[in-house]
Amino acid sequence: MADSTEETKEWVLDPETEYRFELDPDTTLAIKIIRGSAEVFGAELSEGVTHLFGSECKAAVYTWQGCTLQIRRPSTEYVSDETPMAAYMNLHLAFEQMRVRALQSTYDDPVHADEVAGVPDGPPRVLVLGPENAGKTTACKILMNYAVRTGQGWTLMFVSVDPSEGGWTVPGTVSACPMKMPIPTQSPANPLGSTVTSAPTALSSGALLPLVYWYGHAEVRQNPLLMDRLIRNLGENVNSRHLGDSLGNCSGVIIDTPSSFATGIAAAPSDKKYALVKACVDAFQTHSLILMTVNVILIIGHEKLNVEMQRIFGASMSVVKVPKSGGVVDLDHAYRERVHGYQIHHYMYGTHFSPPPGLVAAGTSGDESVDASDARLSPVSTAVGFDDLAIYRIGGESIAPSSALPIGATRAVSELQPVQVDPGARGSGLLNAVLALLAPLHPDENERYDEEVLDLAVSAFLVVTAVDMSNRKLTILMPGPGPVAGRTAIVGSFEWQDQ
Ligand SMILES: Nc1ncnc2c1ncn2[C@@H]1O[C@H](COP(=O)(O)OP(=O)(O)OP(=O)(O)O)[C@@H](O)[C@H]1O
Repeated sequence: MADSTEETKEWVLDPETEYRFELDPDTTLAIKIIRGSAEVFGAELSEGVTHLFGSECKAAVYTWQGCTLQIRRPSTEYVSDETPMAAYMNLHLAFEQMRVRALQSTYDDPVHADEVAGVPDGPPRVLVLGPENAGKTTACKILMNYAVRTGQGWTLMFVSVDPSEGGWTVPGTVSACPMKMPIPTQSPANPLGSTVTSAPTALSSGALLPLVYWYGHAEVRQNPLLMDRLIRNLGENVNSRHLGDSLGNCSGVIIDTPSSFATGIAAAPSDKKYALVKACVDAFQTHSLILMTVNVILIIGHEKLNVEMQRIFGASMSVVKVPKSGGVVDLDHAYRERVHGYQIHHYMYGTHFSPPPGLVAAGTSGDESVDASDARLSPVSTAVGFDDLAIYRIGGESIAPSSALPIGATRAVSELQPVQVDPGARGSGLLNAVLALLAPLHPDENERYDEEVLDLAVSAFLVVTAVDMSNRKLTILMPGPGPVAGRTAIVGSFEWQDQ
């Protein structure tokens, strides 16, 4: 039910309903809860605070008990009482039982059999699978947010192996981040929250510290072997962190995947079709009592995939299907490209939304509290010599996977081979390219190996804004000042122009 004045509109939401909205480019939506309580994908909205949403955000404000929302400048909007939130709440309660039980067994507290009936062993390590636009990332966020809102002090590991998603930094990455606080949703530019990588230290005390690897492409099919290797690297890091952190280990892991994991790797032999699902299952382990892998596969709205996963993994873990929400928006290619641009812009410049007319900007308001997460950053443009930075491209120019080559044909360069790029060569492809600046190579030269760059985490992302052939210099834009000379970077297929 809506009640509108010229600038604002009020929606009275019944219990267990959600207000869904979609924003057009360059519009900002302001939402204030004036009665009751509500949440966006599991993250609670504070009462009396005006929350801003921008960058073509598409989301829903859900209420368990009913609420009244005041909205300014709505775009596409409607209310629905058909949501899968009850199913998510049930899942959350089952995962909470697993966490508590895992923590009890860490302290050798005997567990009664009736408390554990029907719930898998060990902390929840949940792999979320589904087709394109199923609501996988949203489901991960909801489950993550409910867990950290319990007040039990859980620190969940959120793993994103969806390279088109952007995670905490830029698209083309796979990453993992321990989460203690709910993930807000305001803009697709920072779908999983903002990190310290792009923020000045003063702003970043409570910020997230993800471990990031650079895959370099939006599509998994562009280099499945590299994806497999990065998943294993992430898994090793997460597992070793959990070895020394029993609360983190008991809190569990949630893994968001791209839709291609569910459809299987095209052109792969049938026994390798779900190789990347298997890689995730094996990579994220726990050492609570015995070594255990992923123990729950959550399928969003895909009957056939559910049956296939039951057949392959059903004997060793729980395979659970939940319905797809009717609110999930089908995102087209053009929208996804624009979001990639927003994400890189956000990484460099932070986020700022202009409030809708009638609402004063954050920090300047007299009596109104506006939560816009208004963090403006100032990236640094600097020039580096062609020889100062060693730039590699993984698998060389041609990135067609071996499985896609004609029978009998072999690749000149393997998919995992780092090939050095000469910035002075014509068609180097570096202008406007996004580069991942890697952590330093092993200090002991004897410990180095050919493919070491594949196993190094990312320190920062750079964009090449100019190539000066005559002076043999690259102009690069980076989030903050820092030494680049003598470092190693990897280029993928992402380009970005500062506008
Ligand atoms: N209940 C809802 N109401 C409105 N919008 C929603 C709802 N649930 C999800 N969305 C939006 O739908 C879009 C797609 O959802 P999401 O990113 O979770 O899907 P996905 O399966 O992870 O997508 P992908 O295929 O890219 O991996 C997102 O913009 C998300 O914010």
